[in-house]
Amino acid sequence: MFGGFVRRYAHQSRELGCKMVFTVFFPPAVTKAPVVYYLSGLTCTDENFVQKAGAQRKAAELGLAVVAPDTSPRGLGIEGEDESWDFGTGAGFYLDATADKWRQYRMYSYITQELPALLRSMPELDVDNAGIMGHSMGGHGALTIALKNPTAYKSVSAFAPICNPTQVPWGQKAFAGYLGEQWQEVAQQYDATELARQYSGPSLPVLMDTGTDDEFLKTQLHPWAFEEAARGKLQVESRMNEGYDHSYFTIATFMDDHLSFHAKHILPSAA
Ligand SMILES: N[C@@H](CCC(=O)N[C@@H](CSC=O)C(=O)NCC(=O)O)C(=O)O
Repeated sequence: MFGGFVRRYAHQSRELGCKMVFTVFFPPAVTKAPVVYYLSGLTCTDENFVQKAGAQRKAAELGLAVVAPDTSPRGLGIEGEDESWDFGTGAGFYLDATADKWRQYRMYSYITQELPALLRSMPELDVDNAGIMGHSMGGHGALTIALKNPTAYKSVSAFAPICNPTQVPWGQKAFAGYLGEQWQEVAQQYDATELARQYSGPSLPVLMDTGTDDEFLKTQLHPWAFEEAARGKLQVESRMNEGYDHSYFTIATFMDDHLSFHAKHILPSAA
């Protein structure tokens, strides 16, 4: 696409104990491209982003590689793993589960350790210059992963992120399931608002776009909680976009802005 390549990889994951698929967009004419990770939302595979987000033209122009992993392990044979669209398959929530039944759900370690290690074997990628972005559940993933690893990612952005998951139904269901009965004691480490409240690292740049007509805004997203917690600690630009919803039409609309934002912070010329 646009002179570059969309390549899809499958591998046996050590962290998750199953086959995992991820996609990389390689821009043209760049020998070692900085990497932007894109974490997808509930129900997605690696393919929703590649087919619907419209990122490749701008990524090609800017010389950014974009890596899109899957959202959970698949086919582990755990009882109930395919029963709901917001828990189990397609809903890994970018955490490391501690409940015994779900112990193979280790998307946090997969995204922060196993995947970057694999990407390091690709000489076209500059994994040490990285940004991270995501949508909804993936926006929660991008924010929490960046705040927990502020030296691994130079920039973080999110489309309609779940900002305070311990306080909303999607997050409470996921945390209760994956983290077990005592989840309230440990879930703060996977809550972007709580992490921002406790944050004392470098002042990371953060860009967020959410729509005023997002059907999940009031029930699941709560961007204002994160904005308040991050004030004075992170460089947050959080935009409310009149009339936009939770869909990939919204993501595609603001994707160029997000890629330009990451380019500003991770391209070698930004150093
Ligand atoms: N059950 C519905 C809604 C699922 C949905 O809206 N998924 C979003 C992510 S929501 C938060 O993480 C999504 O990205 N869907 C994929 C897409 O291509 O739009 C349903 O299944 O439609």
